[in-house]
Amino acid sequence: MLQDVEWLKSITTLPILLKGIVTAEDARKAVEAGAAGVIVSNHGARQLDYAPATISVLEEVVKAVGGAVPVLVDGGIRRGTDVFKALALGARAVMVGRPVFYGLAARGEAGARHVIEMLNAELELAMALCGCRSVGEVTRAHVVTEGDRIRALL
Ligand SMILES: Cc1cc2nc3c(=O)[nH]c(=O)nc-3n(C[C@H](O)[C@H](O)[C@H](O)COP(=O)(O)O)c2cc1C
Repeated sequence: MLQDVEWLKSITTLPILLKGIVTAEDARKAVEAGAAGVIVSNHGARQLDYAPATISVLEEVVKAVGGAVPVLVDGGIRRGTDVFKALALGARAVMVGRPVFYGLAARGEAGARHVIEMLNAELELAMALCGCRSVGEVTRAHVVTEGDRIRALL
């Protein structure tokens, strides 16, 4: 990993974020290798059966990174409450794959935009219902977990 990141950094000034991180060990290696951020992802769970759901490993990665670089997450983000949960567990941001493609297929550019607007509106509603005035006010105290399941938003 170290050599790959070094090589990438030698050919671009763009920030290098490592995608596909689902363990604390890989998260620490990514930071040591000089990644500008890590993306918790199982690539949409399209490759490997039984790959962990990204929401269930997000907190472990966030803890391992310890604030050194931003942690992003994707996979299964389908509604605003999914975004809220990810933020509460320490993600700086979420990324979205298939929902935008579905919007694109249904109504072109307007459809893709509509999907993002829906996610934003749903996130704002979830934040309001949890008493959060800004994304910065969404904290770990707003989710209850049970094992690797999110049990409630508070
Ligand atoms: C058709 C398709 C092709 C993809 N190809 C790649 C790929 O080549 N490399 C990669 O890292 N992720 C790939 N992904 C995964 C996405 O980058 C992203 O991680 C995933 O779609 C996020 O999950 P979501 O679709 O549930 O939002 C692909 C996803 C889809 C649906």
